[in-house]
Order: sequence, then structure tokens, then C-alpha cells
Amino acid sequence: MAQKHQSAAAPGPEPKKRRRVGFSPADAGVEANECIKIYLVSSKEEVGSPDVSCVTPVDLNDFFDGDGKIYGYQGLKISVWINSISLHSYADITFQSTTNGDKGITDLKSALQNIFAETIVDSKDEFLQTFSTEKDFIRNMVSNGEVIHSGVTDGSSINAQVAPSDLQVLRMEIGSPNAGLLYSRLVPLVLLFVDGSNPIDVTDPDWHLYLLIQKKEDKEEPLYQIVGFTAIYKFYRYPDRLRMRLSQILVLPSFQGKGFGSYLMEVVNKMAVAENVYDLTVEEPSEKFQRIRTCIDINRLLAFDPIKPAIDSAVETLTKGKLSKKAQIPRFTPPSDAIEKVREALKINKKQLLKCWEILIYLALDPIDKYMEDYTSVITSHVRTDILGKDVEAPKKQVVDVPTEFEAEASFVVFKSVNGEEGNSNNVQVDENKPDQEQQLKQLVEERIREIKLVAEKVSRTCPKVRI
Ligand SMILES: CC(=O)SCCNC(=O)CCNC(=O)[C@H](O)C(C)(C)COP(=O)(O)OP(=O)(O)OC[C@H]1O[C@@H](n2cnc3c(N)ncnc32)[C@H](O)[C@@H]1OP(=O)(O)O
Repeated sequence: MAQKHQSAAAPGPEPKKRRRVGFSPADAGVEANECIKIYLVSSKEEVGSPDVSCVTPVDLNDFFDGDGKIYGYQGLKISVWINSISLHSYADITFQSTTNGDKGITDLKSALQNIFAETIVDSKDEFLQTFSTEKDFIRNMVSNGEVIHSGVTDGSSINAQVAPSDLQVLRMEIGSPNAGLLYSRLVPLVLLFVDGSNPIDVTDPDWHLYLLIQKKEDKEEPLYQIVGFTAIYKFYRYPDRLRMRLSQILVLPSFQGKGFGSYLMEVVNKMAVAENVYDLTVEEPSEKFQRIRTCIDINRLLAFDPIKPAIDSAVETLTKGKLSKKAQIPRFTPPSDAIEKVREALKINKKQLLKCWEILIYLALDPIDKYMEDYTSVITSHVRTDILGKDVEAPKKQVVDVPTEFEAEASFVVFKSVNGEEGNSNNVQVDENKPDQEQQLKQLVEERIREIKLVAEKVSRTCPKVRI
């Protein structure tokens, strides 16, 4: 990591961030997001090349204490280069001058080290050398990994950037030789690109890495590059099963949006089925990843015959009568034996199946426009129960004024009416939040239907699509 000082008044070698008392000039600081640019490069020619565009991390401000700002520098520019083969990094720091104002001078070295840890090197030369000295880093690290999938089986090409035959998914137990070291070099990428993530505990042997690798033919030996990876926790379920929980997944920015995330997820699904775990869940999926996961699961469910009768029956109920006119709308959930079969065969848990179920019904309604009103009532009923919870369904509580010998302001009676019906009293207090609740409910229903339509559209466009 280098610091270039272009002013005559250069500060000491390692400026420390410190609060000053007295009459220091006020310093508005600069947001880390504004002055730091990050570049992922795979060759030394790409370092500094105008053809390489910067990548967008989650939020760099998070790495700077307090308000996410850097203080004490004028004209600060930080370019961080990450070698996507060896995972080393180098920060090129330039500024015009420093001023030790009221917020002190931010210690850039320690802030960057919080993100990049030991992957960051001090000099540009050292960094440039990593392209040759460390070019076999990934290949050496994964040499003990178990190849669980290679290329594609249906002959389709995943995209133009990577030939399918060059793809490999390897699995490593975190305790196996080199896996911990490899993960420690991946941590900066996790911190930078996976929102809200924390590094996994490399001392816990129940963690597994699934690495999506591109093997490119190079002079003598193939060159290995990480396209993406996921960390999965395997844990015990009483009495004799194991469960899998996907906890973080990342496709390197230059490979995103080209089907690699879906590919990796499909391989993980395949492994969960092959190993007959109890189920495979995902820890706090982002909206985008959840959508990808749902698209994949919908395709799997569409090909799963045992649930067809249950879908047909739900569709028949929905198309038979005017549901939206009915006081009580049945909840359109799969029968328990279908839930069980799906979990056992596809490792999709109940929560995820319920999400997919709404989309499966939507896809089966033909023509959809004819049934949209009833379908919307069904989704409204689901959202009401899911989000607003039992309160909405619960018997109505009423507050009634009654004659009292106590202080009138402090006295009231609450009673619960039978069957949730409201009494005729003129003094019933209306829940002040009710109109607000209804408005929020309407918005949530609209959002859910938008999401359902989006996934249904993607599935219809790509179906049938089983790529591995
Ligand atoms: C548990 C967690 O870790 S949650 C956090 C997830 N990770 C991150 O957010 C880190 C940054 N992002 C990433 O690493 C990646 O973008 C990932 C992992 C989220 C996704 O990987 P990518 O390779 O970019 O996704 P992929 O190219 O496979 O899918 C992109 C699109 O194709 C669509 N698609 C994929 N497979 C299918 C399919 N079988 N049928 C229909 N559509 C599909 C997806 O819905 C998605 O569409 P969208 O972008 O409009 O939502």
C-alpha cells in the first residue's frame, strides 16, 4: 500500500486518527464511498488500464468508524486493485495535502487493513509480481478439493464468457489442508460484496466451501480462477439426519448476471439431494438471491410429478367460484403430504415451498386475467395472515364507556365480543391504526404480486431449463 504526498507539507509516516481539542479548523471529511474505487484484475496489464471499470462494493462507509467519513485529507483518491487470481490487493493512495483539523487525520492504513487484512501488500511492484509468483495460488489451494461437478451435462453453454468445459465446482471442508487459508483470502471479497456478512468461523469443521472455478488452458499448467463460491454449514438434526444451510454466496462482480450464481445453486441442490440431507435452507437471502433461488425451485417443482394433483386441486378451487366475493377465503397451501414429499425429494423446506406454491398456482391459471381478481384475494389473505399475524384474525376487542364512580378519565372496560362480531354500542373505539394497516396491507399485496409475476415471467421465459 503506498501513500503519495503531493504537497510540500507531508505528514508523519503513519497519521493516526485522533480527536483534537482547542481551536482546530472544522473538517467536513469525505465519504469513503466517494473517494475509494475498487478494481478486480486478473493480469498486470489491467492494473491502471482505462479499459477496466471499477466494481461497486456494498458500502465502504461501513468500514470507517462513526459516520463513514475520512478526515484530514484534501483531494484524496484511493484506488484499490485486487488480483482476482491470487486475491492479493494493493491500495494506491493520493492526496494534495493533509490538515490536522477538529477530527484529526484518519489512519488509512489501519482502516484498509480492517478490510483487506494480510492480503494487502505495501508496494505496487510487490503487487505486480503476484500475477506471476502467485498465479497457481488457487490451483494449489484446491488441489485437495473434491470435484463435485464439471462442465454442463446438457451441452448448453452457460454464457459466452466461459466455456462450459472450463467450469468445475470443488468442495472443501474448512478444516482440510489449505481451505482455511483460501477462505481467509476470500474474506475481503465477502466483506466488500456480500451485504451484512461476517466471516465464517474457520475453526468450525462443519463449514464447507463450494468453489466455482474456471480452469483456463495456460502454457503448461491450467490457470485456475475463482468465479464464485458459497459457504455452507452442515449440522445435525435429531435423530439421524443432517441439514445444510447456505450462509453466504458470492459470484465475483465481473461474472455476475451471467448464470453462474444459478449454476452454483443448482450444483448445491444436487449435492443436497445426492447426500439425502434433511433439507437445504438459506440464511437471510438477499432479495436478488431469493429470486434466483425461487426461479430454480419453481423449475424443479414443475418437473416433480407427485405434487401435480395438489396444484390441480388448488387451481380447481380457485377457478370454480368467485372467491373474492366470499367472506372466508381458504388458505391455498399445499397438503402436508406434498410438503413432506417435496422436502424429502427436493430438500426444499416448507417456508420456501409456500413461497413457490403461490407462483405455481399463478402459472397454472389460464387465462390468468380471468382469475386475477380471485388470485389477488388469495394473496391478500395469505399476506394478512403472514404479515399482520393473528391480531387481525383475533376476536375484536372493544373499549366501552361505562358509568363509573371512579375517575372517568382513568376508567374503561375492554371486552372481547363472541365470534369477533362488534357490538352496537355507539361508544366503540375504532382502532386508530386500522386505515393505515389496510393501506400497508394493500401495498404489501401489490409488492408480492409484482414479485410473483416477475418470477413467473422469468420461469416461463427459461422453462424448461435444467442446466446441470
Ligand atoms: C445467503 C446470501 O449470501 S444472500 C447474498 C447473496 N450474495 C450477494 O448479494 C453478493 C453479490 N451478488 C452476487 O454474488 C451474485 O449476484 C448472486 C450470487 C446474488 C447471483 O449470482 P449471479 O451469477 O449474478 O446470478 P445469475 O446470473 O445466475 O442470475 C441472474 C438472473 O437470472 C435469473 N435466473 C437465474 N436462473 C434462472 C432460472 N433457472 N430461471 C429463470 N430465471 C433465472 C435470475 O432471476 C436473475 O435475474 P435478476 O438479476 O433479474 O434477478
